[in-house]
Amino acid sequence: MHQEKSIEIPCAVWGASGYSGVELSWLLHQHPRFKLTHCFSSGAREAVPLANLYPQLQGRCEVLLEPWHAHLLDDVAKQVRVCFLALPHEVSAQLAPQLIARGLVVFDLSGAFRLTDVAEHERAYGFVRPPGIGETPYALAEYLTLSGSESLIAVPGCYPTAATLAAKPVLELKTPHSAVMVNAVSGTSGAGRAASLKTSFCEVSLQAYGVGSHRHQPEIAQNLGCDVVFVPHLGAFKRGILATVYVQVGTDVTAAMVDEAFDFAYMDSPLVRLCWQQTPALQQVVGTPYCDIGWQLVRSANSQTIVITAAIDNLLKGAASQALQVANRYFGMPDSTGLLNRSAVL
Ligand SMILES: NC(=O)C1=CN([C@@H]2O[C@H](COP(=O)(O)OP(=O)(O)OC[C@H]3O[C@@H](n4cnc5c(N)ncnc54)[C@H](OP(=O)(O)O)[C@@H]3O)[C@@H](O)[C@H]2O)C=CC1
Ligand SMILES: CC(=O)N[C@@H](CCC(=O)OP(=O)(O)O)C(=O)O
Repeated sequence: MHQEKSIEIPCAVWGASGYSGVELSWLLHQHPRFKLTHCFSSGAREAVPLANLYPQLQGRCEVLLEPWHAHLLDDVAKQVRVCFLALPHEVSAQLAPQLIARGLVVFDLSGAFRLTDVAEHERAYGFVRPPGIGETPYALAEYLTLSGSESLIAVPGCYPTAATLAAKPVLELKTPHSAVMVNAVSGTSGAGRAASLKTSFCEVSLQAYGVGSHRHQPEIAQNLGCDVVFVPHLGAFKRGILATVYVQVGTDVTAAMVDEAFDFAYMDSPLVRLCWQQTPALQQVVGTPYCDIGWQLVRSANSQTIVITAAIDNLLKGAASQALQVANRYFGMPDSTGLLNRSAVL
């Protein structure tokens, strides 16, 4: 683990004009150790202050948004140590190897490197990853061990973060269980900033989508190591994900065993808050780096179902703050460094 206590760590964000990229840029701008030296948009834009796109940052963040062009690579590589990629999956897949080849550390917020099975990745994302990258650590912070020598780290998807944090403690009971059922509702920022009819305000209601085909199903199944049924929903609100997870277990499982499993799983996790038998609401996590989790053991005639609800901010714990939480740990800082008492952009 890196222990350079007081030295600034120069870093850059690609995709900084997008929703997760701007949240990350704002967090890094205020961070005590990371120094944000570059923020990139696509090459299709002119250079402008980031606050031109997000006036909320006016007078608070004087960072310049620069159009990204491949010819900048060698220059930027000399100026930064850490790269955060908040880019479309395929763009990340192309750029990450070039940054690694120049000795930089890359935290990738896209899905380009999350799935270990190559065929599964191609099925889910529809493109072939560049060769030679090897296995990439999957940075669900609460279940991650880092050596500090990694050069590429895959930050989990937003739905998989909520679903996995909710389900994993139950599976640790090591008791026979059903497939894990996940229903999750996301706000529209989950779909990114680009205009699209399906996320336009008057079009969005509350609707399931991607049933049986969403790319986060194999990611959740990879994390849990069991059968998973995943049904995402799009809701008419800006940000947040509420995941409800159902796991059927035998009648021998007691409420105390379930309580203990959650307590044990997260007692040393500062950014997971246990709500016990309360159900968390989105408003308690939106704008924060927390995952809040509540659960109930629901009895029926011949079986029991553990029903868990987990709430996160999709742009923070589901993307930007999780990336920074892991980067903090990579450089030997406490997980929550620069993450608490910060306002969100959107
Ligand atoms: N939104 C969310 O809740 C979450 C998103 N993610 C992942 O993070 C990544 C970014 O998502 P999100 O913030 O929603 O996306 P947005 O659509 O809001 O932003 C995309 C960003 O990528 C830039 N970009 C697009 N194409 C290129 C290119 N060819 N070269 C350089 N830059 C490019 C865009 O620049 P420009 O503005 O100039 O077009 C923009 O800054 C995605 O991989 C997404 O899957 C992960 C977890 C949650
Ligand atoms: C509401 C909405 O459209 N959500 C996106 C998922 C969010 C996201 O960006 O996906 P990653 O976490 O894999 O990066 C979707 O369903 O495709």
